[in-house]
Amino acid sequence: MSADIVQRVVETGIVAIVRGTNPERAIETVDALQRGGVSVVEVTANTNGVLDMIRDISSTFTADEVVVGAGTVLDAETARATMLAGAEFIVTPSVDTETIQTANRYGAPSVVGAATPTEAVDAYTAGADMVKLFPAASLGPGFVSSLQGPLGHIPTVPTGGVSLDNVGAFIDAGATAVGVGSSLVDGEAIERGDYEELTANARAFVDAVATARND
Ligand SMILES: O=C(O)C(=O)C[C@@H](O)[C@H](O)COP(=O)(O)O
Repeated sequence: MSADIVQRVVETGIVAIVRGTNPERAIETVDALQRGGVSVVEVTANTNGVLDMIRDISSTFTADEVVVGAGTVLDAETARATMLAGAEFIVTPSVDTETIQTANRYGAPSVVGAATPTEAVDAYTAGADMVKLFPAASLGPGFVSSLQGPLGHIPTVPTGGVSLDNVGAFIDAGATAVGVGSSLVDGEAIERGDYEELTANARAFVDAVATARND
């Protein structure tokens, strides 16, 4: 159910973004992230073999173990195809009303990309469950905290350039969760087969979010 998935994103506080990973390494990659406490994963639609990867992940892990979604979804067709493959939530880099409506029609929450207050309100008005502030590192934690005044009712997921150095600042600024790609799902570690490093990275992000939330 859509509310359960949103709840899971809120609890986990981190959405791991798998982009460009070799499909043959997808299961080990997701397993390593999950062992480190990051159990919400998005595979971007511009990754080779994305539909098979989403299918594999959703059939390998139970819903309690891993929630899998699709990222970089630009249109309703891609949203539908990824949902049919098993995507339980949809992440976009921009506001496309038809994509949001398609996700809603089939019961998948959407995390919709916005870089201005107007886009954030447009996304939320169109039915987005959360707003992905993108690109987060360019906007900065100050942008996230400025939104809290007028738009504090909109849950935000800053994404793009989030690292161990700034994740705490984004949570402190009021972010509900963060999306993390290259700083967490390290392509070189995956190529080396160093899944221990992925697990350690995931743990470090989980700890950083917990510390910031407890401050
Ligand atoms: O396009 C999407 O749906 C995304 O999640 C964007 C996402 O890939 C983001 O750019 C990741 O950035 P980092 O590698 O974390 O800097």
